[in-house]
Amino acid sequence: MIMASRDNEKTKLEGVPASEKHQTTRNSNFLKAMRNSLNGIWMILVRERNMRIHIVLAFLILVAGLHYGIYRADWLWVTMAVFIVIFSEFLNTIIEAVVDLVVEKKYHPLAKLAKDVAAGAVLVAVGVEIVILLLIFQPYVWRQFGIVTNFSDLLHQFQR
Ligand SMILES: Nc1ncnc2c1ncn2[C@@H]1O[C@H](COP(=O)(O)OP(=O)(O)OP(=O)(O)O)[C@@H](O)[C@H]1O
Repeated sequence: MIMASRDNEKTKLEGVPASEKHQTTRNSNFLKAMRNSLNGIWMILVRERNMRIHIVLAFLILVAGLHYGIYRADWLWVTMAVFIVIFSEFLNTIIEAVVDLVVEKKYHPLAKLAKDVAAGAVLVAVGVEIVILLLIFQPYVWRQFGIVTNFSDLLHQFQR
């Protein structure tokens, strides 16, 4: 029983340096605040497989952007697309942690609501990311095959 609860605690605190486990007071200085913030980023990378997948995808998108030499305005959209997914994954992890803290691993319909809605938010963000990436990259990809397209012109033709 004691072993099980220790295992549980280990899973919850995976990625947290031992020295930081007991601080419950405010950060005494900027450096400490910065270290705890970086620790938050490190923990989400260690604990959340989905976050690691998003980071790998972001790297591939960066490589694709450099390969196609996309314009500066396009980089802004691509950056926002990647950012909303990573940010939603941060929120999802926060909500999961707070819910687990409150319900202590017991089933509760509101815990299910909170976790499912948080996961749904990540899904919506990924959907938006895919739409933005398709809109941004499609002219560059077509151009590689010698086809020059203007997506806006195409849309206007359909509207006429
Ligand atoms: N305490 C709970 N009460 C009710 N349902 C729960 C509870 N904990 C988890 N669930 C259900 O199980 C699902 C998975 O929960 P879990 O905490 O394992 O998320 P996860 O698989 O780690 O999510 P992600 O893949 O986003 O990291 C939730 O979406 C929810 O439907």
